[in-house]
Parts: sequence; C-alpha cells; structure tokens
Amino acid sequence: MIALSGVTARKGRFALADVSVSLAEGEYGVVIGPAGSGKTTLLEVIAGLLVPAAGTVQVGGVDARRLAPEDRHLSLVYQHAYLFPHLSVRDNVAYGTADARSLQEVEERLDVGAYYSRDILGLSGGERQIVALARALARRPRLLLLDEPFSALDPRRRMLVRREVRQLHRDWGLTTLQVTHDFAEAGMLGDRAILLDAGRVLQQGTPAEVFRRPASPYVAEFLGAENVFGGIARELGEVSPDWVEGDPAQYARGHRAFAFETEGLTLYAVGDFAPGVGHAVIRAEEITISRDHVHDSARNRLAGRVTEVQALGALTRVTLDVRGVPLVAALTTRSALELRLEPGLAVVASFKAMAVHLC
Ligand SMILES: Nc1ncnc2c1ncn2[C@@H]1O[C@H](COP(=O)(O)OP(=O)(O)OP(=O)(O)O)[C@@H](O)[C@H]1O
Repeated sequence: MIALSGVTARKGRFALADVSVSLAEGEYGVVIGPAGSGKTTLLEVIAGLLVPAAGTVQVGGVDARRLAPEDRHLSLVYQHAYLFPHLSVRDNVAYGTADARSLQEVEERLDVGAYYSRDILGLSGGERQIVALARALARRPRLLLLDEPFSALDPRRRMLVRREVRQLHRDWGLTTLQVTHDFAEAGMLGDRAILLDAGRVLQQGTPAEVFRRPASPYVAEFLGAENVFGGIARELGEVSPDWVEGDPAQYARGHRAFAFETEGLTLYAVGDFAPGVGHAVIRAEEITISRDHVHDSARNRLAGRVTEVQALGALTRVTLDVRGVPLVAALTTRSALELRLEPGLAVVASFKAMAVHLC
C-alpha cells in the first residue's frame, strides 16, 4: 500500500535521508524515533504534502506524484488536532464524511457525540484529538496517517480510544501508519514498526523483532533496554541438547551457542549472531532473582549483591552488582516483596541464553 524508496526530503535542512519503507495493505504500522527524527515529515511525504527531493513514493501501487489529492483517499491527523474553528463540533466530525452509517459508527465508537453541545473553541487538547480522529475516520479513508493521535488523552481514554481505532482499522480494512512515543503502544498496535533516527531508518520489522532483536546497541538503548554490555563473542558451536532451556521448539535451525566475555563476566547466548567484538543486550524483565542457586533451566546464573530497589507500581526495578558490573532486573513488586530484597543482600540472577541478544 505504501512503498518509499530512497526518499530524501528537506525541511530547511535534511529531514529524511535515503528512506526506504513499506507497509502492506491492511497493516497497522507504527513509527518511533527521538524528537526531530523525521516522523512527521515521513507522514507528510506519504500524504503528498511534501515533495521529496529524491526517491520515489508509491501509494496503492501508483506514483504519489501522479495521484490527485482527491484520489489519495487518505486522512492525516496531526498531533495538534487542527479543527475548523468556524464549524460546530458535529460539522467538524461530519466534514467530508463517506456516508451516514460510517459517521454513526465513528460517533458511537469514539463517543464523540458527547461533545456536540460544546463550543469548538472550548474543547480541551484531548477532546480536540478525539474530534480530529473522528473526522479522519468518518471519511473512511483507505490510508490513515496519525501523528501521535492519543498524546493528550488521559490513560483510560487513551486505552479505550486506541482499542476502538484498532478495531475500526481491522473492520474497515484500513491501512494505518501511526507515530507514537509510547513503546508499549507500539507493541500493542503495530504489525510493523519503523524506527527513525536523524532522518534515517535504523530498523524496521515486527515490533517484537525490533524490541527483542535490536540491530545495534544504540537502538537497544533508545528502546529502553537496561543492560547493554560491550565485549567479545566467541562461538561455541551447535546448540547441544543440554543447552536447551524450556521448549526445544524455540530453537531455530542454524542457531548457535556463544560465550560473550564482558568486563570479567561470561554470558551465554544462543542465536544466529556473528562472532567477534560487539554488544550483548538483556532486557530487565528477562532476568529473575532468587536468594539461592535454585535449579532452573536458565544457562546464565550470576551471583551478586543488591545495590538498589525501586518500586514502580506493579513492577520493581532491582539493580545488582555482579563482580563490579551493574545488572538491572525488573520483577513484579509482589515477588520483590516476597524475596525481601534490600541493598546489600546476596542474590543470584538467572536468565536464559535465549534472552541474551548479541549485536
Ligand atoms: N518548518 C521547518 N523548517 C526547518 N526545519 C524543520 C521544519 N520543520 C521541521 N524541521 C526539522 O526537520 C526535522 C524533522 O522534523 P519532524 O517534525 O519530521 O520530526 P519528528 O520526528 O516528527 O519530531 P517530534 O517527535 O518532535 O514531533 C527536525 O530536525 C526539525 O527540526
């Protein structure tokens, strides 16, 4: 549905450089990246609002330059939710509507009728976002481009509206590309994730691939991986049966075992990695903590001492000192309380070789 190849676009200076991305019909794509990385620009190029300096943009198999605006069948919602100030809330939502049934369905799903008695200028930022979303959806576009559309909503509304938009996307067979700063949201919504940085695509794939198999230590850290270590990976060979942790079916053909040496520690990893100098990434939630050497199938077991315990609602973040190397684990607060974790306590951290990603 969307195919960009080698797209370079300028906004004063370069905002996109040699960007190639694609999104199939019916897919929900999410665009993530730091502030100023070119996310909005990417949507504007696809919408035809910004003509690229180089490269090609195809929408629905047709060169976007040949598509008249009325033939694009797309809706773009900006984060600032621009509304028509001279129209009522209802007339804003109904503007350009495909048909009465689509309008009614959107009104019901987003509960936007609740604002119809209000003055358009008196809406809050979150309410404006809902009205702008409703207007975009009621046109029943083939392509829906959303720039942080839920950013001003409170957490409960955000969850409800997100669910309804995802459902309409599926029921109506839309193709959607959404910018978000919320990684959990990206994982929940996206069939495909595109990570931009300084106008370039650093990685694209399913959200699970991008989050669990970051292409570089930079991507890992941007996506919030707590444990990123530099070192050297040595290949140990085929994964032998005594290495299998849990379900053998999770081992793909060609997976090999590695020993990764970092700051005097050896971490074991399994995957299709390249040996040599690189980085090991372990997400905090992959690490479990016990008071003793319990018997489990995890390949990596490291003795250390607790240095910090931070309760963050349902999860607790625990920092350990493992022979001078800091290691961060995320436990449920319930298990952290059961373990009576406190600074100075000697514990064992364990994690599977499958949880160690080398890049
Ligand atoms: N009108 C403009 N004139 C000059 N430079 C601009 C203009 N608009 C954006 N830029 C620059 O282009 C780059 C890409 O901007 P863009 O808005 O696409 O980033 P973004 O990833 O959407 O950022 P954010 O997450 O903050 O919304 C930024 O470096 C920005 O400073």
